[in-house]
Amino acid sequence: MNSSKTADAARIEQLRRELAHHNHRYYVLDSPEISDAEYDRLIRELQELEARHPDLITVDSPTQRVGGAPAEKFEKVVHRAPMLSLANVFGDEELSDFDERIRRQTGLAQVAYVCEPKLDGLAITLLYEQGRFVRGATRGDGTEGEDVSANLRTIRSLPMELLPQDGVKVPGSLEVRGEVFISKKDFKKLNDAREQEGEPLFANPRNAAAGSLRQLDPRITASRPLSVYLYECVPGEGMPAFRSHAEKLEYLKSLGLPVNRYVRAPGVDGVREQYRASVDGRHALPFEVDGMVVKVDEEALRQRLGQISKSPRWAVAYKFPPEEEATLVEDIQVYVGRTGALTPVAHLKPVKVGGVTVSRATLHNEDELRRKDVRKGDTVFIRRAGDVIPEIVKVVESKRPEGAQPFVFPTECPVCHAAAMRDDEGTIIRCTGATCPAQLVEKVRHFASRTAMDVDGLGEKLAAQLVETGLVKSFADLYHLTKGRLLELERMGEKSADNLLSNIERSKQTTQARFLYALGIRHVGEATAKTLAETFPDVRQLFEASLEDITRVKDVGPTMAQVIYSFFREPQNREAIEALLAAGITPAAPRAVQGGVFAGKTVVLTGGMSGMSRDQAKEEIERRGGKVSGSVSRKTDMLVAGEDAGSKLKKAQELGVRILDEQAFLELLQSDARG
Ligand SMILES: NC(=O)c1ccc[n+]([C@@H]2O[C@H](COP(=O)([O-])OP(=O)(O)OC[C@H]3O[C@@H](n4cnc5c(N)ncnc54)[C@H](O)[C@@H]3O)[C@@H](O)[C@H]2O)c1
Ligand SMILES: [Zn+2]
Repeated sequence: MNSSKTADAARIEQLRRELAHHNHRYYVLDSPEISDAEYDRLIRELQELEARHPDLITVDSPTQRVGGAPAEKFEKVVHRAPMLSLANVFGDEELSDFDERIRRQTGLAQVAYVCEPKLDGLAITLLYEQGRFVRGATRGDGTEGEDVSANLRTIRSLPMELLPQDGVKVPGSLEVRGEVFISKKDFKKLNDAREQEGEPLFANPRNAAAGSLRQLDPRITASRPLSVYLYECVPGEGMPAFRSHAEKLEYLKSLGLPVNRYVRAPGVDGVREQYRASVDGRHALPFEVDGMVVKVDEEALRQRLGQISKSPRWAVAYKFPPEEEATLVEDIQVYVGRTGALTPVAHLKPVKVGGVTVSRATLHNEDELRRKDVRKGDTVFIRRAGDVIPEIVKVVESKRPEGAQPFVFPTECPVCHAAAMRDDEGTIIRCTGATCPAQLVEKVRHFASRTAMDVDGLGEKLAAQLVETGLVKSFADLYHLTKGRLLELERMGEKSADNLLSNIERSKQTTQARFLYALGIRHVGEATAKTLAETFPDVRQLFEASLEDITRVKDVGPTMAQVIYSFFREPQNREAIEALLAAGITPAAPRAVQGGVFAGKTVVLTGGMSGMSRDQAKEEIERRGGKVSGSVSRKTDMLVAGEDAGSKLKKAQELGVRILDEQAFLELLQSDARG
């Protein structure tokens, strides 16, 4: 042997060893370590080497043998006719080669084909005697399979008794072949349940279907929602002779057997068209499809074409672009989102999946991370279906490096180091820092919003500008802005700068409720801020309050109390509050509302007022014991009508409701000055 042949021989040996290992993991254990695409690449490489050195081909090479040996745990079944695999084609050119070879061998100018979805499940064969199901088996090594009759009986869509249409005769003996599979929805359900139970996940629907059917206990199989489609039958007693594959499929249907949708193509061009349509439609199908099977339609042609060691010459599997790959987790990092949610993200060794290179995959939250138990150094299956963001399907545990430790989720924010706390919905962990840079834009926007500090003109865009330019690093920085600095901002004119500064100045006069709400404490909405303000009229009281004190506040549950308590324990939050007070914010404590001028009255506001906003007016009324309602009815006691009042004014006049203009309203407020 020359040296290149020696090298090839060594590589062939190595590939065979590796492929034998992967066949075992896949066919026997239903738990692969590499993706199908990777497996196909290895097989390809071996095929090419063997083509170069035909004398090195052996009968037991993985290129020559079907599947894996039947597992010892099952009874064996010898198939009446061998169950073969399919040769693969990748791409248009290889499809043309396939078609050309057939035309050459048959001398035909055009060959008619049938196209069927290539279901990603496992092949089975079923025997019906006198119309009754008697036995079923897996493909095994193609000659001998595993008897899984008891498990097949649990599949609801599989008839235990053939149900022939009118006029169709039940054959004395029928052996049919098809695919057992699990729908995408059921696969997800099954894996979710396994995740909850801490059981190992299935890498994909094919492994789930195979793992479910190849159970020793049929009760387990019964709990797994398997389905079946049939696509082939073996000649037998009392069976008609078929002229075409399509005719055969129609016959199986007429016996009441489930048959998948198929399409006839008069020539290879039709196959191409159908392939494009199938690729486009694959995500809309309820089951996983990994390609399209192309079969010569005419039975007589099939007989002539025959088979090679492992697959028929009259059919191929035209594979779809793979959507699953295995790769390495190089690192796991935690990112902080705009709302403070801590999200673990796996950094991956870049890998091409579904047409794009993927180098990151989100692990969503701590629970998901823990359930999947992804660790640095792990090999994982990545899936990217269509436009869906890539996801980590499962870890290949057998490839975990020794000593790989479970990821420890941080207890503090990786950006600002404030304590990180679990949300009450239970899955999300958030940073509790009030001025966390990662969340600052959102925090500032909220702080300035109408129902919080009410800084007119400070919306999301400006908040982002202020934070990004470094002008605002904390809430208090807002109160130290100068006109000069503001004018440096893009699109900021004299007039808007003046307005903004005066609006910021005005916001210093606020209420304790608005102030607490503005701090952006998780779960503390306007209503809670109000009740909190009533119990703790001075914000510093909250620094001292115990968890019990806070829990006693009306409508504050234990989880919320915990959030509030931790918020005021966090040093950076106390500092932020002190800085605001030092900047001149004076939150007014709520006063008792008994006996106010609006006590027990329902007031409706309409039209615009020049001296105050609708929210301020509402607050003033409530502070004086009144209730503000949105529409005028017989229950309305007063209508405050500003400029341009419309239909509400008219209705109030009709109903004889007392009407106040802005002047009269302000006088009434002054007669009862409650802060
Ligand atoms: N990841 C791994 O470690 C690993 C290991 C072994 C095999 N594999 C995968 O399995 C493939 C080889 O398996 P295979 O020999 O079963 O071949 P195959 O899955 O590529 O094609 C043959 C099979 O297709 C199925 N099929 C689905 N729909 C069909 C239809 N309408 N008509 C006919 N058959 C249909 C049948 O089960 C048939 O046996 C590899 O290409 C690889 O993708 C992966
Ligand atoms: Zn933070």
